[in-house]
Amino acid sequence: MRAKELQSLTIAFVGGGNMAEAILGGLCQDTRYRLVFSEPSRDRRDYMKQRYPTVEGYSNNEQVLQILPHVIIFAVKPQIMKVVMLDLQSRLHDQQQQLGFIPLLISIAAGISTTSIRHWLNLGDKLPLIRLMPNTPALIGEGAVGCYAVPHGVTADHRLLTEALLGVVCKHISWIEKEHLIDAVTAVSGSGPAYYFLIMEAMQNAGVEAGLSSEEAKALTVQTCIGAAKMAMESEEDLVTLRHKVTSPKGTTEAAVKVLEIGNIRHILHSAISAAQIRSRELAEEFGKD
Ligand SMILES: NC(=O)C1=CN([C@@H]2O[C@H](COP(=O)(O)OP(=O)(O)OC[C@H]3O[C@@H](n4cnc5c(N)ncnc54)[C@H](OP(=O)(O)O)[C@@H]3O)[C@@H](O)[C@H]2O)C=CC1
Ligand SMILES: O=C(O)[C@@H]1CCC=N1
Repeated sequence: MRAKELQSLTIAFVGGGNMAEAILGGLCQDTRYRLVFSEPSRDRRDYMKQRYPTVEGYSNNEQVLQILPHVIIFAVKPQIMKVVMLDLQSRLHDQQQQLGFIPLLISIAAGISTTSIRHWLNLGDKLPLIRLMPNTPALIGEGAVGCYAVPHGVTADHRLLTEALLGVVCKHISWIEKEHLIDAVTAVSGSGPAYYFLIMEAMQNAGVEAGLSSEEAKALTVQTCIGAAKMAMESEEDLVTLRHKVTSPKGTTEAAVKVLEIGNIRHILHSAISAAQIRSRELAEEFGKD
């Protein structure tokens, strides 16, 4: 997609919560886009407008659709996706009839399938619909995202536009060919930042118990996490080799890793990721029904 074509695009967010903020906050570094969002909570709208002054906030979803955005990103909880879709259906239908096009629709709701969304919107077989699973590091341009494009409705230009937008906020973009694998993306990278925050919190606390100040323990923990992640990213060696290079025979790391292995950290992480994947499927069952 050429820079000129991106120049005057309007990107709308339905819902202005945490994940919308992560993407909006990242995207507003790029001045080519007009960014708008709808959000029922006045406090939240005020916060967003104060924090990101170039972004326009509206109190209801209809107002945002009246602007005729080129892209609509649905960033509401899975629990209310159905009601939001049904509310907007007739306006999108009118727009399709009068203007001959539907904006590119992007859902980031965990669990909710494109089949459910297509069913609720009832706008024909060729709906330009993409399902994304991003993560909150998008706010600082360090996101990872999995994408699934509905066959037939999504053109090569839609994909390029999506990549151009995501390229501003994400360092890694995966196109997933089988939609059910978005549940796996959700479990690994969508929820993943929380796992690392938890591990870092525990390491910081352990550092404090070992005698470090809270600030020292946090700084050492976080920089170690960044350093290890960068090595994992940039090194030609695999993760096992990198671990072995820290682990001197009969040394301190060996003692620590032994405790982690006895505590079955691999099994714990496997179970955690399975639980997230199962919950993603349950959300589809609970909130994706007709
Ligand atoms: N947080 C994350 O890390 C990720 C989240 N997601 C997905 O993103 C979506 C949003 O999650 P998240 O940002 O965490 O949730 P939030 O609750 O922070 O954001 C949702 C926002 O939508 C608002 N809202 C409620 N009803 C409506 C409505 N009818 N129209 C428009 N906006 C409405 C909510 O307002 P109020 O609070 O007043 O109800 C809230 O501010 C979810 O579907 C989630 O699965 C995907 C990837 C990662
Ligand atoms: O916890 C959740 O359900 C959302 C989806 C991935 C991250 N947060």
